[in-house]
Amino acid sequence: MTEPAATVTVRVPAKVNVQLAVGGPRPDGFHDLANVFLAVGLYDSVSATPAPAPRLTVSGPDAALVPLDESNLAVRAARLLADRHGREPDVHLHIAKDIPVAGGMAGGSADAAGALLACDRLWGTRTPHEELLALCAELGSDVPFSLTGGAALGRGRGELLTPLETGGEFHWVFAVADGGLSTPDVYRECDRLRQAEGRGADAVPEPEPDPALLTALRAGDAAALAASLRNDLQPAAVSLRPSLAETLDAGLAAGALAGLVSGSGPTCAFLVQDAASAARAAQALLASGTCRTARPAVGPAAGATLV
Ligand SMILES: C[C@](O)(CO)[C@H](O)COP(=O)(O)OP(=O)(O)OC[C@H]1O[C@@H](n2ccc(N)nc2=O)[C@H](O)[C@@H]1O
Ligand SMILES: Nc1ncnc2c1ncn2[C@@H]1O[C@H](COP(=O)(O)OP(=O)(O)OP(=O)(O)O)[C@@H](O)[C@H]1O
Repeated sequence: MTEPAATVTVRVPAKVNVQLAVGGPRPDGFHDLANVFLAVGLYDSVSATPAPAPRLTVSGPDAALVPLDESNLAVRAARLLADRHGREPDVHLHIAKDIPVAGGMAGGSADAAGALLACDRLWGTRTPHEELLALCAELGSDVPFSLTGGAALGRGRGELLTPLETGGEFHWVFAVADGGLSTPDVYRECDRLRQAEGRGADAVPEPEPDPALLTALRAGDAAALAASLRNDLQPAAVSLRPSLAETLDAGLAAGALAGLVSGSGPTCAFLVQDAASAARAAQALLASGTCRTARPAVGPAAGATLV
């Protein structure tokens, strides 16, 4: 097999969960989900260049928050692919980071999907798409969606994807918080709050996708989507970070159709009518002092793409 010597770069989007229905805890520690993912146009880029030994570098305003050791999901992805093909992970990975770190927007998952695709192309290993998806699922529940992008329903722990049709573009503003939230902590807090309300694991219904939400996505109807946005992890994220309630209020006061915590948070996502409303809402959110930055973005966005 011949290997191209040049750098391969892959661009990968962030996600927002327009519906995140969470079941009770499973024996393996995960939760069954009805997880409606929408990829949005905030991107990380992962570049892979041949190197004598594995190496990782990260650039971008929040680069200091990203681990450079073996725990980095992009490094783990390159190792997994190399192992699968019986070769050394002799690659220099560079992540140009623009997705908020530990923000509930699947930034690490994006880097894992990007590293898999970039290394597969660099090494000429030509892994079939289904096998790449299986490797993604080994790396994390959100990683398969980072590869495919668009819009999809995730069942199981979120890794079993069915693509969804969308009838148009949706405009969002993302209010990025100072500091992150740990995903396992947020799931644990969700279980704790449910227990405290007398809703133990047995009383939690099977998570199911909301037909009204799927219809709104298919129609490209922002007002209808706004009416059906739902995140079962939101009370847990707000319990761990009470200031998010103020951010959510500020987004509504800024004219958003609706707002919710993105995934495990702490980023808050606001659905707006159009690009002009997004620009206005972003300015108002920033002026409110309830977030660190406010970023407009459009979804659906393409999944991991060679550039
Ligand atoms: C909150 C979401 O971002 C919504 O898309 C995801 O469910 C989280 O996906 P992720 O970050 O890829 O999570 P993973 O790396 O697979 O799992 C991290 C931890 O989150 C919790 N976890 C994750 C997914 C899931 N369906 N149930 C869980 O309880 C578990 O404690 C797990 O050990
Ligand atoms: N490539 C990476 N980029 C960012 N964080 C990483 C990466 N690899 C590992 N991590 C670790 O993972 C933690 C979660 O980061 P990430 O940005 O993926 O969170 P997230 O967006 O909340 O994830 P999700 O939405 O999938 O639950 C970070 O605190 C960091 O320690």
